Formats: sequence, C-alpha cells, structure tokens
Amino acid sequence: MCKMKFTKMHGLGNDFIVVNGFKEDVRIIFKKAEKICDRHVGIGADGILLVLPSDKCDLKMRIINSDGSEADMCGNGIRCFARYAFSRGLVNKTSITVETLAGVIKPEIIIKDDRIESVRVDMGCYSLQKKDIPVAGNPNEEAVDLEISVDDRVFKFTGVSMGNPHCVIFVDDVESFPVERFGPVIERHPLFPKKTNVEFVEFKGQDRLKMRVWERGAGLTMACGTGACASAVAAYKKGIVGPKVTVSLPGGDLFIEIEKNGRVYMTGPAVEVFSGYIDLSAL
Ligand SMILES: N[C@@H](CCC[C@H](N)C(=O)O)C(=O)O
Repeated sequence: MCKMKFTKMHGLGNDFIVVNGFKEDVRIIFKKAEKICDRHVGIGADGILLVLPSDKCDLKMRIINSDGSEADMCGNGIRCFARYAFSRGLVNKTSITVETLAGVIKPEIIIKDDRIESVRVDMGCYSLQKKDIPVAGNPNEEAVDLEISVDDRVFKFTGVSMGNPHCVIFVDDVESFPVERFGPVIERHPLFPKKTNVEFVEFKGQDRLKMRVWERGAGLTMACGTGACASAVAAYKKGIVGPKVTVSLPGGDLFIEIEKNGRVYMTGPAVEVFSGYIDLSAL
C-alpha cells in the first residue's frame, strides 16, 4: 500500500489535486499523474499542483497536466496553491512569492469578513515575441495577427506567452464554435513547437470578453487563468478593449488588469472541495 494525502481544489471549475511535496514522494506522482487525474480510475482532475520548498521564494509550485506533461504556469492553479499554502500555515502572510518554471509569480490573498474572498495574482509580464511563446518563424517577430490553416479553414491568431504558450483566436459566436474539433489540431500544429493552449474568444464590449479554451495536455476545461490573461492581452493589443477586462468562461468570471509595462494581474476565486487519501499502488 502506498498512501498519498491530497486535497481537491478548483478555480472556476478548472480542478486540481493539490499535494504537499514536503510530505509526499513527488517522483511517484510524476509517474502516475495520468492515472491519478483520470476521472474513472483515479481522483479525477485537470491537473496536479505540487507544493514544494524553494531556495529563492516562499514556496515552489510544479504543475502536471492530466496527460502527465509538465506545464510552466497555471493561473487558476496558483490561486488554489496560495489558498492551500495560507490555510495550512505553510506561509503566515497574505502576499507570497512562488517559484514556477515561468519565473516568480506573486499571489495575494484577499480576505473580507474573516474569509478568503479571492486571490489577486501578479502574473508577471506577457510576451508576444515568437521566440518566447514559442511560435515557428523569425524568433524576433511578434506573433500578432498571423494566419493558421486547419483542415479547410484559415484562422487569424495572436500568440501570447504568459510563461506558457497561448494561441488566441477571435470568433463571432464562441458558444456555437466547435472548440473540440479545432482545439486539438491547433494544440499540436507545427507552428507551435512546444504545443499550445488554444483560446476562442468573442468580443462582448470594451471591458468584456467571452472565452472557451482547449488546454494543452488537458483538453476542454471550464476555465484557464493564463488563457484569460492571454485573451485580454490579445484584445488589448488589437485596441478593442481597455486595460481592465472581465473574461467570462464556462466556469465563471476572471478580472484581468494590464499595466503599460506589460505586467498582468488576474483576480478570481479559489475553492477547497475535499481532502482524502489515495492508494497509489492500486493505479
Ligand atoms: N489551467 C491552467 C493552465 C494549465 C497549464 C496548461 N494546460 C499548459 O500546458 O500550459 C490555467 O489556469 O492557467
């Protein structure tokens, strides 16, 4: 028997298994991630968040997608991570620094009437440079308003790095758009050497976007925090929205702020659902 303690959390329905890496064996989790995330034979989740010690920050977060691949950053995940760390006493302050593969990310827990209301995250700066995303082609060009051919269709997209890769495509009606048909093909398109998350976005007004997402390594999810930031950045660059944007996702709303220097802030909820033990030797 190989028992592992976990906590199930979500941010707008984008759900995670949070594991305390101070206590659990991280190597087995990497090996069995796909099965742990499986909704039939495992706990079920879009990904796993590992809470780890860091030499340069308060804590370190590693993110494993439900297909077992490792991601550089996770917007909904970092809010859950911050809530978990604060409520378990792993940090004793509301503003924390977290080491990720995408650099240092700074979540701030917002407390109202003695309860955690939301988490506001300094997500660092976006990049539109092909080399940072990455997008194939001249590494020093911006990936703005490019074309991508998929089957018989040609879409205009903007590539954005929020530490992880995003391909943002504006559509007229996101509700009826076949995300499951085009998402997986674009995720693995040769234009994206490290694959990509794909956001389909509808303009709803100068401060509002509606978005559905196909995530790299996880497929259709109810929300994507870095994807919401990337969509707001792409729309801001197009000049169709201002620097403060509410992004509506199937799981709810995220509030995004973009500073002139390229720094992006994201605010939204983080919810703890339950904790339990899983026998990893059974997987
Ligand atoms: N759902 C996350 C993003 C998780 C990682 C992503 N699938 C990737 O591989 O980059 C978010 O809320 O940002």
